[in-house]
Amino acid sequence: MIKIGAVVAEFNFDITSMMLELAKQHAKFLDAEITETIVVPGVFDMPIAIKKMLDDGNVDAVITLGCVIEGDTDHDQVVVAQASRLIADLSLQYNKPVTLGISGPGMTRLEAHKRVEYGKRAVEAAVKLVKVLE
Ligand SMILES: Nc1c(NC[C@H](O)[C@H](O)[C@H](O)CO)[nH]c(=O)[nH]c1=O
Ligand SMILES: CC(=O)[C@@H](O)COP(=O)(O)O
Repeated sequence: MIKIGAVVAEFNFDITSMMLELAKQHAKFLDAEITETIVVPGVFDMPIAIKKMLDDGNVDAVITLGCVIEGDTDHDQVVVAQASRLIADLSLQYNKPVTLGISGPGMTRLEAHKRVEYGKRAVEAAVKLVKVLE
């Protein structure tokens, strides 16, 4: 069974908790399991939690689940750009899939609700990558 770790943003938890539930259901459908979950304050705070999961070495892949909703400035762009860059870097550094289940930036709350399926997409990619990289 493929073991997946989930790093979930607490920010907008009404949405990210739904993303996590969809991810859990989809993992089960794919004969995988989310065996570890770390909840972090927000998307920007994910890299250090991802690194801990990868250092611990108990999962075959990590998924990131979050949603970044626009405010009055371009801060949402900074959050997503920096986090996604480091997420990709950690995947390469540890040679393990770390997939992107983070919606936004430039997104309203309604648009975020319409994209809770990003949780499924992250699991799908993680399982496919584990298999193709075996
Ligand atoms: N506006 C959103 C944030 N911002 C918070 C940052 O991610 C981070 O928690 C803070 O800067 C402290 O380091 N985070 C989200 O996940 N979603 C948002 O819409
Ligand atoms: C993406 C966020 O952190 C968001 O809260 C920023 O809001 P603002 O652009 O109004 O500072």
